[in-house]
Amino acid sequence: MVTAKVWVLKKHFEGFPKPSDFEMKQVALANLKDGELLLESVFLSVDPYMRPYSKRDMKEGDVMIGTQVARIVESKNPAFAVGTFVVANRGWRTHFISDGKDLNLLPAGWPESLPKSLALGTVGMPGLTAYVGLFEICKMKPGETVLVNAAAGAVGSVVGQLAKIGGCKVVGCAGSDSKVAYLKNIGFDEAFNYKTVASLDEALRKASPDGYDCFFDNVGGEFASIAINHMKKFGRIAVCGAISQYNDSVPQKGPYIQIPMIFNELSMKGFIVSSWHNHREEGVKALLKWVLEGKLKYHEQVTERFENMPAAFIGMLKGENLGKAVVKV
Ligand SMILES: NC(=O)C1=CN([C@@H]2O[C@H](COP(=O)(O)OP(=O)(O)OC[C@H]3O[C@@H](n4cnc5c(N)ncnc54)[C@H](OP(=O)(O)O)[C@@H]3O)[C@@H](O)[C@H]2O)C=CC1
Ligand SMILES: O=C(O)CCC[C@H](O)\C=C/C=C/C=C/C(=O)C/C=C\CCCCCO
Repeated sequence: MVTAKVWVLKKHFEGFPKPSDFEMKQVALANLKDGELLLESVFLSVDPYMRPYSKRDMKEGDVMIGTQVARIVESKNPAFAVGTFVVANRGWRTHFISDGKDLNLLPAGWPESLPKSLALGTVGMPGLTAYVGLFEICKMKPGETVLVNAAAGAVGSVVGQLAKIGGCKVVGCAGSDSKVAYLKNIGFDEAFNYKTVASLDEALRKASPDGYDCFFDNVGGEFASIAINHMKKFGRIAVCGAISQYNDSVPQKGPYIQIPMIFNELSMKGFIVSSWHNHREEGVKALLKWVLEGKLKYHEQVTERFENMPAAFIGMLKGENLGKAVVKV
C-alpha cells in the first residue's frame, strides 16, 4: 500500500497566505482496481489563481488545488504504460490514483532533453494563457506595441516573446532590477522596475511615447488604471489577472476606467484560459516548436522538496520567482 503526502488548506487565507494556513497530511491509497493507475507527482505547480480560487472553490481541510507533471508507477489500465508522463489537475499531493480520464499526455515530440516541468509553464497553462490572450483577445498585429506587466513571470515572459515573434514592439515591467535585466535579455524592447520608477505614468510614456495597441494585464489595480490612459485609439486590453488584488484583506477602491474606455473606444475582455480549451492542442504544439527553435526562452524557479510547497507558493505571490515557479518532489 502506498502512502501519499498531501498539503491541505488548514485555514482560509487572510491577506498573504501564511505557513500556518497549510497542514501536511498522509493519506493511505487503496490497491488499484482494474482500469486504475497509480501516479507519483514529479513536478508540482504553484500559481496565483490558487489564492482567489481557494476562497471560492475550497473549504478548510481540502487538499490544495493545483496541477502536476506525474509519472505512472503502476498500471491496471492497458491504455497507459508504466513510466508514462502526464499533466494532471489533482492538487498538492505526492501520489494519487486515476482512471486515466483526467490525465493529459505531454505533447507529441517532447524531446527527452526538455524539462518536463515546462508542461506546467511555458508549454502548459501559463504559456497557453499568453498564446490565447495575445492571438485571440488582443489580436496583435505586426508593427504594434504591446505592454505586459508581471512580465518576468510564467505568463508575462511568454507574452513578451510571442509578441516579438509576432513582429511587435514589446514593453514589460517587473518588480526587480534583475528581472528587468532578464526581460532585456529575452528580447523586450523596453523594460522597467515598476517598484522603483518615480512615476509609472512617466515610465509608460517614456517606454512608448505613442502609447500601446495591446495591453496584456496580469496585475490590475492601480497599474491598470494608469496604463489604460496610455492606450492608442482602438487599442485592446486582455484582462488576464489581477494579482495586485488577490491578497487584499480589504478590497481596493481604484479610480474609474470608463472615461478612457469610451474616449478611445477600447476593447477590454476578461478571459480564463480553460474556456479556450479548443485552442489548447494548437497552442501547446506552437509553444513547443518555438521553444525547440530557440525562439521562446524559459526560466524556471525550482523549489526542491514537497515539504516546501507552501514556501514556494508564498514566495511566488511575493514576487520571488523569475519565470514559472515549480516544486520538484
Ligand atoms: N486568465 C487566465 O486564464 C490566467 C490568468 N493568470 C493570471 O496571470 C497573472 C500572472 O500569472 P503567472 O504568470 O502564473 O504568475 P507569475 O509567474 O508572474 O508570478 C506572479 C508574479 O506577480 C507579480 N506580482 C505579485 N504581486 C504583485 C503586485 N501587487 N503588483 C504587481 N505585480 C505583482 C510578481 O512579479 P513582480 O516581480 O513583477 O512583482 C510575481 O512574481 C496572474 O494575475 C494570474 O492570476 C495566469 C494564468 C491563467
Ligand atoms: O492545463 C490544465 O488542465 C490545468 C488547468 C489549471 C487551471 O485550473 C486552469 C486555468 C487557470 C486559470 C487561472 C485564472 C487566473 O489566474 C485568474 C485568477 C483570478 C481571477 C478572479 C477569480 C475570482 C474568484 O472569486
